[in-house]
Amino acid sequence: MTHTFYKYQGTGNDFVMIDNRLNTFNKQDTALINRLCDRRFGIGADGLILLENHDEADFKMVYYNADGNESTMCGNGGRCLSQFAKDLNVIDKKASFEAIDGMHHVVFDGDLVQLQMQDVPTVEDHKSYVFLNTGSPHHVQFEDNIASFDIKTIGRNIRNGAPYYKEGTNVNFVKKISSNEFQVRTYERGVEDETLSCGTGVTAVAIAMNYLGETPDNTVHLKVQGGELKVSFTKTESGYNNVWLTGPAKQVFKGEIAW
Ligand SMILES: N[C@@H](CCC[C@H](N)C(=O)O)C(=O)O
Repeated sequence: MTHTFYKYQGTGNDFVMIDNRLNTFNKQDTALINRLCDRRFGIGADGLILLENHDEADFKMVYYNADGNESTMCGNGGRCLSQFAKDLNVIDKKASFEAIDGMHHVVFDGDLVQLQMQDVPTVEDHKSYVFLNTGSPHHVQFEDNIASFDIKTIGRNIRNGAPYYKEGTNVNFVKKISSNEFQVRTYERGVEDETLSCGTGVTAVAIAMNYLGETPDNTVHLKVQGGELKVSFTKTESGYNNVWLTGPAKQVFKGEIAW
């Protein structure tokens, strides 16, 4: 049997996209998803995303990490899937979809895809790091030597160590560039390596930097290995609301998978 697949990337965070509106994809086949994401034996991607029908929203997002396991929210994946839905004429200039963390709104602005993220009611300040959940769990800490430190080793140790252990966390390293610009590198659980960008990660960094008083602004610019993203939010007594992640999302190619 063959299946059409598409490849998308958002600031270098890349995904295999499959239109599963006819429910033809075997979601239990973890080994297949892992193989499709493999950069030598498969298509190669940080994750695989299914576009599915939804009773009330425009579509549903089902996200798998490159290890083949379904995981929590992927911000860049949500932006790429929205672009995919637009390219398939499932949606037009704006839409809503359901992901594992709830409903999301998306708005297209030229080449940019703006995705509304979940509200963030709590930010944990552990002094040497900050932990928060932006749809996925994120550890945020400063790293002065951001260009050349060993992110794979240090990120993996934090991801697997206390207090995260088996469930793990994504780990973001941050360097301040100016009062509203930060450089970010992210080690992602489920990929078990650095990715070129992480949408829920930069959202976590933007909110953490505001929470720590590192930026007074409610629009923050994030430089990642694969480009630039923008995060805006409203700070209220109940936390961070009206959180939007903005950046490019592009189709790279289309092909046929034989399985
Ligand atoms: N790349 C993603 C995050 C994907 C989920 C993460 N690997 C996890 O399992 O928590 C993003 O853009 O947010």
